[in-house]
Formats: sequence, structure tokens, C-alpha cells
Amino acid sequence: MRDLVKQYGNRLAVDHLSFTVPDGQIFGFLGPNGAGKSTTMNLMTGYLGPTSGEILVDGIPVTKEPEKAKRCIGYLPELPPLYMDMTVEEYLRFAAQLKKVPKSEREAQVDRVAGMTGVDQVLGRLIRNLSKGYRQRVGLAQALLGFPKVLILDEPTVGLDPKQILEMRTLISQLAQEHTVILSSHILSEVQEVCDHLLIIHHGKKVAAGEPAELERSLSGNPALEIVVRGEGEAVQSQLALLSGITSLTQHDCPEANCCAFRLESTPDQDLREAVFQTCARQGLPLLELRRDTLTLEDIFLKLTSDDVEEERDESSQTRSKEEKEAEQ
Ligand SMILES: Nc1ncnc2c1ncn2[C@@H]1O[C@H](COP(=O)(O)OP(=O)(O)OP(=O)(O)O)[C@@H](O)[C@H]1O
Repeated sequence: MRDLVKQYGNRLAVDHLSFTVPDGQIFGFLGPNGAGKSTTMNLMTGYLGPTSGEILVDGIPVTKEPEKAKRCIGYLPELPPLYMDMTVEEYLRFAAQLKKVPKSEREAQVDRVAGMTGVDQVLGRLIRNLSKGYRQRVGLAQALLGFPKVLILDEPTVGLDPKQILEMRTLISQLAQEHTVILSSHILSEVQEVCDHLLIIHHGKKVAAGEPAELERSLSGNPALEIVVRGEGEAVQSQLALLSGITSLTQHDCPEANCCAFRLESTPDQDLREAVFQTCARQGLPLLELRRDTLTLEDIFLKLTSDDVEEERDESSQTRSKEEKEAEQ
């Protein structure tokens, strides 16, 4: 994806976004509600046209050769377009036909994707009678028909219960053995475990990218220290304030009697743990607790995207709310 821009009226939903998804990876596309994830995914699948920029899928330009590019992609939209009055089997056969799977291969493909996604036990049931988790599996089975190289899954775990989320995660990991998987979420913990690479977007812009562990390391910065010392607050504070490299020293409530608690922040290259220990020891102030307050990837994600408040969608545009989209199903 090169320098991709998508504008709805005067609203910039995707703002000069560039990234590459290496073959065979599970690529997590993360951002709060309204960050531009669905728009980007719809651009990748050719469902929407970009305002500017270029998208190549397996080297094929989506805007110039949409049919060819689409054959490389299996797409599970946020709200899979299922036909409630069809049985699972009827729906999958219909989807195979739409995807131009050769007639002679349809039955075998339907059986195979049903087996892969665990809907083989419910092939004869009406979709309307399936649980949300099973409907999601049917949507995934549909995306797998034709065995495309790339699977694009928009919020595949939204609305599922914790057990279904775990099952969906396992399924995605299995699919990644044969496909490149791009999946979006607004919940970090849902993608952190399964993804090889994360891209965090906010207001349509890239704000961070990398392997989850690498992102945590590089963005967590210098951890603050939380300490509890036996002694009188002012005396302890005056000693700690002398430490070199300290940038912030805040006293907070301490539930223990005759003790005080502080949070210390320091310049990026400073590790103050030893100096704190030595100072307390020299002054005869028992250091009861010393803990590094390291930022987790969740903290970093919230920090990077914290000012997000989704603005009201423009009434004049043809936007449909999720409720409206759901009602249509
Ligand atoms: N058809 C449209 N017309 C006008 N604005 C739109 C349209 N579709 C999306 N937007 C706006 O574009 C921005 C990005 O929306 P998008 O649905 O891509 O975000 P998202 O990250 O997928 O959010 P969510 O997790 O809530 O689905 C939002 O500000 C949204 O209001």
C-alpha cells in the first residue's frame, strides 16, 4: 500500500498510509473506533476506490486490475453478508458460484472450507438459527472459498464470547499456515497474541508499526520507579531530589503507617534503582518496596490513540450506522 488517501467529502478517513504485508504473516491492523480500519480494508479489497495512492496485492494493482486482484483475496467484512434464509450449505455453494469456482470443484471446496472452519456439523441448518460464533465461521468459510492467497478479516472476533474468541484465534493461526492474514481490531489483546506484525493507526495515519515485542520494547521508554520507604515524607523527598537524572518526583498516598510512597521518573538513559537503594541505605531509611512501572503494549496503544473521540458522521454523506447495516441483514 503506497501513500493511500481516502476522503469522504471533507473527512480524511485514510491519511497517506503506506505499508507492506510480507507473505505468510499474520498482520494486525489496530486502531480505535473510527481510526480508518474498515475503510483501509475496503480499499484493499477493491470495494472502495482510493482518493489517491496505490494498492498492490501480490503485485497486482487493485484499481487497475480489480478482478485479477480480487481473486487473490478472501474477505470477511465486519458484518458478513449472510443470507439468513439459506442453509449453510446453500449459502456456501452460492458463494462458490459467485466466486466463479469451477462447477466440478464446488462440492469439494464447500466440504473442505466447512471442515476447516468447523461448520461441517451445521451444513443443513438455516443461517438465521446459528449463533453469532457460527455465523462468523460461515463468513470465514465463504472467505476461504477459492483458496485465495490473502485473507482480510475485519474485526473477526467482534461480538463473540470469550470461548468463541479463543476458537477464532486458533482458527486464524491455523489458516496462517497457508495464507497471508490481515486482520483488524480495536482491541490490542485480541491481536497481540496471534499477530507477527502490528500496525497501529489513528485518525487514518500510521502511529506505530513492528513486531509486538519489539514495539513494546521500543515504545515503553524508561520505566518509572514506584518506591515505599519507612520514614517521614519530607526527609525522604529531600534526599531523593538530589539524585542526578531525576525528572519527576511525586509523593502519593501510602496505606502503611510511618511510611511514604513516591513515583520517580528519570531521563531515558538513567536507571535509578541502585542510586535509590544506596541513598536510602546511607540515610538509614529502610526501603520497603521498589518496583519498575513498565508500560505494557496495551498502555502504549492507549497512549498513542488516547485523544480519540469519534466525531459524528456527516449526515449529508451516505454513511450507514452499524445498527442500520445489522438491521439490513
Ligand atoms: N461512507 C462514509 N461517509 C463518510 N464518512 C465515513 C464513511 N465511512 C466511514 N467514515 C468515517 O471515516 C472514518 C473512518 O471510519 P472506518 O469505519 O474506516 O473506521 P474503523 O477504524 O473501521 O472504525 P470501527 O472500528 O468503528 O469500524 C470515521 O471518522 C468514519 O466516521
